Amino acid sequence: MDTLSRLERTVAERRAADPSQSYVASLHAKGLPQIARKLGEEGVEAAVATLSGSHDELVGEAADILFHLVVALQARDIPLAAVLAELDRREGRSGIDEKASRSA
Ligand SMILES: N=c1c2ncn([C@@H]3O[C@H](COP(=O)(O)OP(=O)(O)OP(=O)(O)O)[C@@H](O)[C@H]3O)c2ncn1[C@@H]1O[C@H](COP(=O)(O)O)[C@@H](O)[C@H]1O
Repeated sequence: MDTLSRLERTVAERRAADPSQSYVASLHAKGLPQIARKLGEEGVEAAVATLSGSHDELVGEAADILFHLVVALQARDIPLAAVLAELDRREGRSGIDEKASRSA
């Protein structure tokens, strides 16, 4: 099993844990707005690290955003496999063509 799939499974298991013992459970207890807010914050932090962070800072921020994205997808009952299938669907297509097909 790959890293993201293991993370998805762990996050699903921790969802029902005691919020005082689990960051995943504490996010779910706060609800979708907080999950979305954290995802947005991590996105901004990753963007800042892309511009001016060290290699290690960007690696850390990238891990944070992937983790919070997995939490957000699960909160919306979307399996990671659905996102990977969408990426598979786009594979081999030009990004410019892909953008045109989505805006048509
Ligand atoms: N990958 C992660 C992971 N990445 C980041 N974080 C947490 O994300 C939080 C957000 O970081 P911030 O810098 O925004 O910190 P903060 O200001 O304390 O957070 P907020 O109060 O604003 O929510 C920190 O508490 C980090 O510990 C993570 N927490 C959990 N995981 C994974 O989820 C699993 C289950 O974790 P628990 O639910 O805590 O058991 C773990 O074993 C890990 O595999």
